[in-house]
Amino acid sequence: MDRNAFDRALAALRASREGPVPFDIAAAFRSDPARFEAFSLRLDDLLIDWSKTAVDHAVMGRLAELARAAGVEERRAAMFAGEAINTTEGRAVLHVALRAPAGAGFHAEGEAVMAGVHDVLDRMAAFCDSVRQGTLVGATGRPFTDIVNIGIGGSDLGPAMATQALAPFHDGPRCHFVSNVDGAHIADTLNGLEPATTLVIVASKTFTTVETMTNAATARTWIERALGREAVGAHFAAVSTALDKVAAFGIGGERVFGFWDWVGGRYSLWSAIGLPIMLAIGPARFREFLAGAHTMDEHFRAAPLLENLPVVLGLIGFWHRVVCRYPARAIIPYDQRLARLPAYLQQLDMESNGKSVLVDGAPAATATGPLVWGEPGTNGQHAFFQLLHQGTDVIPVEFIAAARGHEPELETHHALLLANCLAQSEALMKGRTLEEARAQLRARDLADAAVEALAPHRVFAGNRPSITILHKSLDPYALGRLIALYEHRVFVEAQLFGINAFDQWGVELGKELATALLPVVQGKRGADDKDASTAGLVRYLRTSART
Ligand SMILES: O=P(O)(O)OC[C@H]1O[C@](O)(CO)[C@@H](O)[C@@H]1O
Repeated sequence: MDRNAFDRALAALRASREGPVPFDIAAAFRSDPARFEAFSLRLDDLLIDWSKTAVDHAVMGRLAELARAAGVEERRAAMFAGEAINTTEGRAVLHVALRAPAGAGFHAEGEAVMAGVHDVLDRMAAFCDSVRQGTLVGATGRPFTDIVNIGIGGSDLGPAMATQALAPFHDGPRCHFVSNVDGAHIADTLNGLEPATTLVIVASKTFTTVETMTNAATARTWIERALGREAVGAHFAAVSTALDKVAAFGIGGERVFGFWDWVGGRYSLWSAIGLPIMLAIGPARFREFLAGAHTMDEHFRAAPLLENLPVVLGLIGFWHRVVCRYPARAIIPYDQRLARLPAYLQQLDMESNGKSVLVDGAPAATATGPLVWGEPGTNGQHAFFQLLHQGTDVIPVEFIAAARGHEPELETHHALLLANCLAQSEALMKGRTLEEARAQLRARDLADAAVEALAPHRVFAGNRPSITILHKSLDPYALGRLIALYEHRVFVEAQLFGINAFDQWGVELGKELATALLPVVQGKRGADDKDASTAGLVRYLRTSART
């Protein structure tokens, strides 16, 4: 990081933003007929349009200067070179190797990784083929009809999101996902299933996560009770980096799939953590998913800064968060099958960039990662879009949609979906003035007093930024490419903030306190050493649980 150059570029950006005349996005379109072409990029059928944000050529140029000063290119090279860029954990960050062809020469801290990556992929494929073809069966000889993936965070969100996204490609067993330690989750999931035809995957990078271990033990008891203790081995598989702990749990050999400490949990769906995805769509389609991500990796690695999709997305993210000071961003897929994408991106983005210290431990110099949230459109329109259009905070929106749906017989649905998607970004930008609101009301023959009373409620400030991401169709390749786009965007923003995107110390304190609180909640220990609120809450819970 060249701090002086960075600070100069940031000061220039802030000055341009705080100038006497606020940037008017709609006016920018009127004065520049080529604005869409200038502020959109394509990679094959993937299109990113950020022309409806408050940037011009000068801002983009300064953002590129900022990226250079922050060392984005050097840091990107270091990641691809397998250097230990996750400094607080002393690890390389090499999820890009997981989707690279066997001949790619990736090394993690000098050690060649591709043979291991493809060995696991091949073993996963053989395992999935035998489950899908019914040659690998349960203890009673019946084929598996249902898979229950037990994991949480990165060991759940990615596979759950991708499996749902790729529903039109499912031709394997049904996949279910249990993450929450709340017994309701596993109880409701196992309720509809038959132990004899269920395969349980325990997915945990560390194989110590209390939620996952608790749910795994409950699933084991469920199998044992129905089929006997000796049946357990036939109904479990595991995915982890901690192979010794997997063995201690009692899952062995052919059914254990490893990965490596250079794969972060939230970057792990490309590894064996993707086993449920592969079971659902088959090995060939899973490889298409990897190929889509690899295409984005190659683009990210080579394209110049302002022609580079993840870089541009990261620069606009930084512009919105640090220069415009917007606290959040909304991710709105106009694609019901991407319903879990916002939740997935919450972990990817907020666990990566929700930090307050720089790589060297000094306090963060700027705001860091925004609040990330969202729901599919059009549902969101009938829930929280009110706030996006008329609330007092500006929240940039990222719209995602496919030109084609998977239901050709339901074309009208898809046309309506797309019309709504485009209408929302148009409305956010254009808004409605007081005069326009009055004119609309007058056209309804309302009395002047009523017009004046109602018009202010119908004003939309407009000039609210959005980005639109389009692709041809949501297939495995396109999904892989889309996720990799967001992964690298998070990387770019982290370099601009100056933080380490690959650790997650912020989740530790709560875990430690929960461990200490368990015996208190169970009544095995008193709450005397707790603050009055915690002690009072424990008292209430213990009393109410008994009466
Ligand atoms: O795969 P594991 O080790 O069970 O961890 C699950 C999740 O827990 C976290 O460590 C956060 O608590 C995530 O980073 C991770 O994805």
